[in-house]
Amino acid sequence: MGNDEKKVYTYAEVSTHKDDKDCWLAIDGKVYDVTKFLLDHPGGPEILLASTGIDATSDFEDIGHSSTAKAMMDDYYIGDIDSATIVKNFNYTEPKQLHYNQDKTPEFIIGLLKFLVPLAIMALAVGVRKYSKSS
Ligand code: HEM
Repeated sequence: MGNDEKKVYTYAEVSTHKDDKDCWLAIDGKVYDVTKFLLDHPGGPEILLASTGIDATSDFEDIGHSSTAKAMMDDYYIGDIDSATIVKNFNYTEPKQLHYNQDKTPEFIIGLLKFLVPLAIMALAVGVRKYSKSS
């Protein structure tokens, strides 16, 4: 891609390019079209796809990519992100999924027991008192 084609994209637009036929990454305020690089990526295509739709800066840096890797990025650089629109990946989706799967039943049973156990103990105490008085 020629230098004159560099653009400024909104973060929202970058995050819509997220499949194996159209894959953009947002790293350090820059936009990379890695569609043609997916199968050549030493870390595999899936991990690149998993870093789309979010700000991939920390994903990229956590791996500790070599200077060779960083130099390769120039080949895929297509523009910059409008910095006002960047959303850091604080809303990572994994924890949300845990909530979805959470079964509400144990909580309900514990709540019921908290109410019933003292009642049972009281009933027992009253019963024992009555029994010991009458005997
Ligand atoms: C334009 C962006 C990227 C380029 C050019 C790139 C390039 C490379 C290269 C050349 C390597 C080989 C090791 C090295 O030289 O450091 C590598 C490995 C790897 N990359 Fe990327 N990468 C990019 C983005 C990403 C992203 C966003 C992730 C997300 C986590 C990622 C995850 C990995 C992983 C897991 C490895 C394998 C490390 C290993 O098995 O030793 N890469 N990448």
